[in-house]
Amino acid sequence: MSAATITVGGADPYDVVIGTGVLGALPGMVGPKARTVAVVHAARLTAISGPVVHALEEAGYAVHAVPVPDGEAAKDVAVLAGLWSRFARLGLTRTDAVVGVGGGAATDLAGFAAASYLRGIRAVLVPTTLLAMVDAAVGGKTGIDIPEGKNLVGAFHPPAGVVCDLATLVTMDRADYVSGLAEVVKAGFIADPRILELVEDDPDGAARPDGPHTRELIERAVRVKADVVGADLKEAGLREILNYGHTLAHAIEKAEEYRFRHGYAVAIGMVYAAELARLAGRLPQSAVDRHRAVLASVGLPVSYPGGAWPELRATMSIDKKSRGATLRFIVLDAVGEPGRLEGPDEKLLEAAYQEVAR
Ligand SMILES: NC(=O)c1ccc[n+]([C@@H]2O[C@H](COP(=O)([O-])OP(=O)(O)OC[C@H]3O[C@@H](n4cnc5c(N)ncnc54)[C@H](O)[C@@H]3O)[C@@H](O)[C@H]2O)c1
Ligand SMILES: O=C(O)C(=O)C[C@@H](O)[C@H](O)[C@H](O)COP(=O)(O)O
Ligand SMILES: [Zn+2]
Repeated sequence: MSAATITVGGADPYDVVIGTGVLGALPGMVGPKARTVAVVHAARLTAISGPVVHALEEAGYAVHAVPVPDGEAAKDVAVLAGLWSRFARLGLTRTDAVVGVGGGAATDLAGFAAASYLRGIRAVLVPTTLLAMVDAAVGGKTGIDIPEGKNLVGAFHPPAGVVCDLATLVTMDRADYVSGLAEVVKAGFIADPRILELVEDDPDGAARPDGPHTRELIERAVRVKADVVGADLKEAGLREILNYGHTLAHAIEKAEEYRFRHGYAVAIGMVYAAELARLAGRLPQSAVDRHRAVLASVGLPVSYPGGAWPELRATMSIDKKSRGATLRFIVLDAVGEPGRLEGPDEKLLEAAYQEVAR
């Protein structure tokens, strides 16, 4: 099947290329001015980063593989500082490029290293997980975690291009793949209900990279993200809808010291947001039930320990959507109709949590 190209609009449009055997798109994205390329990749993914390095060397660049720790451990200030020093020693200049290869953690880190080094050099991303293809690598949010909270330090730095080689997905652990489905389902709830139907029709197929609708699910989710970030890169308004479920999710990730899969936390967070909307009189019970059913059908969690509430509530205060003391949530008024819930009563917040507590 031929590759699909989805263009992300905005001040500096770029392409997301989706297909198999699509690494040939990389040199065009790195561009003719670059001489040296740093390929920042999750250390365990040499079977994927190797061909990326090779494709760039064949195109005539001086290419350096730069391994970083696996998974969320990469999104750390010490790892970031190591990259800055490495880039300096490699002699990267403003015309050179960083290519980030891996899951969302690796692409968030590589993107932020590119955003901050020399105040910003070109980043090209090669996402290798479902989550990174449909969400993390698209849209220019880059960053790292700090002990006080998830993604609290970062920058908006859109990539010059994104290459999604679907063949890379086959080696993923099932749990990591299912984690990515949470963001796919999120795109369904906020903007494209057809995604929900595809998952509901065949949950087992949706939970496998070789499922019958994998490519359609990925393309639909990327389109949702591309449409939103193309219109609102810096989250002045519309982009906030992509944060559906994330207010509680990021608090859970911090409570778990970043050892809990992001998509798992987002799944619980979306059920919480749906319960909030129901209790606020904005969403019918049937839509809340649909959240639980579709998420659970692919193996995503929909509850979290009840005793965690005080800690989670405290962490939610520094969510990036907060304004002063006012908590702000993305909620749904119907499937495909996201809205805002501002400054909900404390009793409502806790009552909604009781609905997800176990
Ligand atoms: N920037 C954004 O807009 C954005 C959006 C959503 C999520 N994120 C971030 O993305 C991160 C989660 O990303 P993730 O779910 O990809 O997790 P991850 O990056 O931690 O990867 C999960 C695991 O899969 C491994 N892996 C990656 N590709 C593989 C492959 N092809 N085969 C086998 N194993 C592979 C990784 O090495 C890791 O062990 C979180 O930090 C989250 O905050 C960012
Ligand atoms: O792209 C966005 O905007 C999102 O909110 C997508 C989220 O899935 C993603 O997890 C993002 O990193 C969260 O951003 P944050 O600003 O809440 O840290
Ligand atoms: Zn997310």
